[in-house]
Amino acid sequence: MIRTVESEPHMSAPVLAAYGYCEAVTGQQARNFAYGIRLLPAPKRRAMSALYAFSRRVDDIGDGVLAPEVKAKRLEETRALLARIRDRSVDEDDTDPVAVALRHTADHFPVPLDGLDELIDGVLMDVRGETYETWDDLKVYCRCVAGAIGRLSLGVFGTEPGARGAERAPEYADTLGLALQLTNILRDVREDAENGRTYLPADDLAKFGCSAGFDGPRPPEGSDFAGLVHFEVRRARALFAEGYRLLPMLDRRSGACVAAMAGIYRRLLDRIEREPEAVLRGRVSLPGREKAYVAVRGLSGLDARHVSRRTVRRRA
Ligand SMILES: CC(C)=CCC/C(C)=C/CC/C(C)=C/COP(=O)(O)OP(=O)(O)O
Repeated sequence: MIRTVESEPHMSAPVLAAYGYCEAVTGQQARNFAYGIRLLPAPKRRAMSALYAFSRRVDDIGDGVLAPEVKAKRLEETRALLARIRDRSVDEDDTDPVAVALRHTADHFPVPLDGLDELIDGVLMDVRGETYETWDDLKVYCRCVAGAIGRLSLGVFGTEPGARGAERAPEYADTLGLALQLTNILRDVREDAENGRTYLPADDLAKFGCSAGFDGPRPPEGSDFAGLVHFEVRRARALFAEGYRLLPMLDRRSGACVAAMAGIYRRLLDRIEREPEAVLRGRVSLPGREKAYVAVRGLSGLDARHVSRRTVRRRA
């Protein structure tokens, strides 16, 4: 069992204000993940928002307009802040609300803060403009920027007492992160190409005649773009199926949070599968009412039951 400490004996005004800031960042910027985070009880919701706000800051440095060497410097400064949070030299009167909230979260939940170092490592790979030859290479990047977030989130959720196979929970949380990240990469093919980035493995691009890249709303001449997308969708689905083994180990509301996050991304994947070329025209997204519907389904346990029945059948 992974233990979490949910009691909050007394939260001081600065800590409450710091969490308030992180929750506002999450509400405004987490277009998809906020639907899941909202389903959590207040202590876990606040902790997830602290993780989100710190991760958002790291991501924004990577995505911003600064020169690569300036981005690298800012990322190392953020790493130094993380070290201060880890060794508790940030106190609650610090002027940085994200640092105050994250310090409180790390004091109350067993979150592996090294995961945020991994996130910084992953964003540095972006800043260096790394490309990936094979899926194994891309997996290293996905583990840093998303698998690590899954493992950190698990520290907030905890696992249920007596949950079978709970020692593998971090592995499943990591795999779910990979599934979300690969979906994200498919969704953002066009936007990334416009920013000079290619994440899909070079050997997959070559196999489907897409090595020329995606510089417009049409696939490269003579390529099998739909074949490429369907290949990656199958890979993402296998990762979702493996990662969903985490769900029966979580309490109801943590399970609902994960089911909402993953459910929204799985629906994105369904859309992408139905119309692969849509990702070359712009960002595929779900309407707000559909995301809310998926979140409510997660809360009623429908998705979790569906998955655990299938998991049982597969094992039988
Ligand atoms: C166990 C568990 C909770 C696993 C999940 C881990 C997790 C939340 C990984 C996030 C990875 C990801 C696709 C980030 C995209 O953020 P973005 O800001 O680009 O997303 P958006 O554009 O869809 O809003």
